[in-house]
Amino acid sequence: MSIKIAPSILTADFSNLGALINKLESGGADDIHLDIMDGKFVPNLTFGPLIAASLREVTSFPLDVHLMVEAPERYFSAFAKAGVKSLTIHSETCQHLYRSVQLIKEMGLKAGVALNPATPLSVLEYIIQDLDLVLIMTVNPGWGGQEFIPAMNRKIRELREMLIDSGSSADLQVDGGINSRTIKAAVDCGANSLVIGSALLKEQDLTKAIKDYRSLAEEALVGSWWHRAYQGE
Ligand SMILES: O=C(CO)[C@H](O)[C@H](O)COP(=O)(O)O
Repeated sequence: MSIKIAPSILTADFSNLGALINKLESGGADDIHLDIMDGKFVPNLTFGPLIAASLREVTSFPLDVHLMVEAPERYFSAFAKAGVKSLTIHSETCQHLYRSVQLIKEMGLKAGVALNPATPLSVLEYIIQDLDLVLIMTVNPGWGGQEFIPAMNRKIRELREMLIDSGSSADLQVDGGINSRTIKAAVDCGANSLVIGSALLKEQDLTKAIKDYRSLAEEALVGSWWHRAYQGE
């Protein structure tokens, strides 16, 4: 199981997005995390498939889309056409979560499910083996720059136990408030895919910042309780 650094562009200067993406790519990030918000499921409003398609023109970097929208199925095909790698949907927004996951996979994309802080892990019990990624919201979704909710570390640990027990090598992604104070505990508990927004984008030297975050995370991974379960992969 490898560490993945997925910068979120939520707090970026949108007038200069192409240049930022190129810097993140050459700086060694693994994915770009795109936060799609509809002003309904979450109060904030961001952007849609057209921006993803424009970004696809300037980079071949994997685009990791986090849909914080109601009835997300309406947008699957537009994002697939835009050339994104993965779609992560919120369990709270889907009446038929399993069907939505299958639809994403039928389009040839990786499928992820995100859970708000108060949503129990039990919603994943019967679909966990079908997922490529599970995203634990470690803040209330809507804005960048919030504080990590400490109780989420126990949830991360319990989810990693579920993934190991079900033989899944899905990524366990954490999103919200990840910075140099919180990253080690999150990885130690079970996270391997780290969405980092404001803490990363405020840095002048993105290459160094990505390298430093990766080192912190890899150090925590090697010393973690769960690392051994994936050795030999
Ligand atoms: O999904 C999100 C908010 O809903 C963002 O991806 C998340 O908050 C990342 O930003 P930061 O690292 O600044 O917390």
